[in-house]
Amino acid sequence: MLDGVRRFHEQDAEVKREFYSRDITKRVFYNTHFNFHKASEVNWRDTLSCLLAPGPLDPHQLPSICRDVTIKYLDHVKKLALTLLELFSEALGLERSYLKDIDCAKGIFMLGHYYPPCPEPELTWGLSSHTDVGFVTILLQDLVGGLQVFYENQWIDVTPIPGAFIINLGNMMQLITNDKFISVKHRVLAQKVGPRVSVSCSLRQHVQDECQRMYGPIKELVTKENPPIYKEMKMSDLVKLAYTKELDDDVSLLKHFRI
Ligand SMILES: O=C(O)CCC(=O)C(=O)O
Ligand SMILES: [Fe+2]
Repeated sequence: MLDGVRRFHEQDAEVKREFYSRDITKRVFYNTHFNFHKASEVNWRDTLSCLLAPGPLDPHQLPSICRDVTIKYLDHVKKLALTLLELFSEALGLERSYLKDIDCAKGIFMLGHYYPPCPEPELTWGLSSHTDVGFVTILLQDLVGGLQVFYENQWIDVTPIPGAFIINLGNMMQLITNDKFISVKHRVLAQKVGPRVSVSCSLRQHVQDECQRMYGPIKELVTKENPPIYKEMKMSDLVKLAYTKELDDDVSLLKHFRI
């Protein structure tokens, strides 16, 4: 999959042009730094964005150079996603199928990132500090490194391990668990070495009309002592917000949904 993403980005600009767009209602689009016009520093990165689920996904919308591998990869990601949701449901003391049954794996949004070598890495980021929007992100990185997570008040390098996935919890998971699970802040350094390639698959619904389900803190997880701290909302509201705000250190967009 990493090779497929690399092949896409290393094509001539002329070939990639047909996918270039900043229209987030498209299922497949490619651009540089998604919130380019809002950001104070432009991230050193190009990204191919693909809404893979809910379907129907017309494979012909995917770039031909990474079409077959994306379809195969999606199959594996779906299986892993369901296993993870079962484990998280159990960890929360819920029925195994709880998170699947509330459609946490219904949406899969894939980002194929390409971070070229940066001549002046101290001036910007590969990807600014942020928390992910969805429920869970299944992230695959190559062996270059540069990803960091914020843990116990410091930035920690996530050293690449061949064949390993990084699983991040996102804002939606934090919202439905009423802060029992917290979404993790992370970033990618701009570096002189590269290119670096990564593929993140977020379990997240997007802005399409079919994604209108309301989410709030799970009833089984709230009590008198632990009352809901978030309002019911549609995930598309959060996604739209993520595309209009600048990523910054005060990252969680969840503050907009607090009661
Ligand atoms: O490139 C990476 O390792 C991180 C990507 C990421 O954080 C994201 O897609 O949300
Ligand atoms: Fe992320």
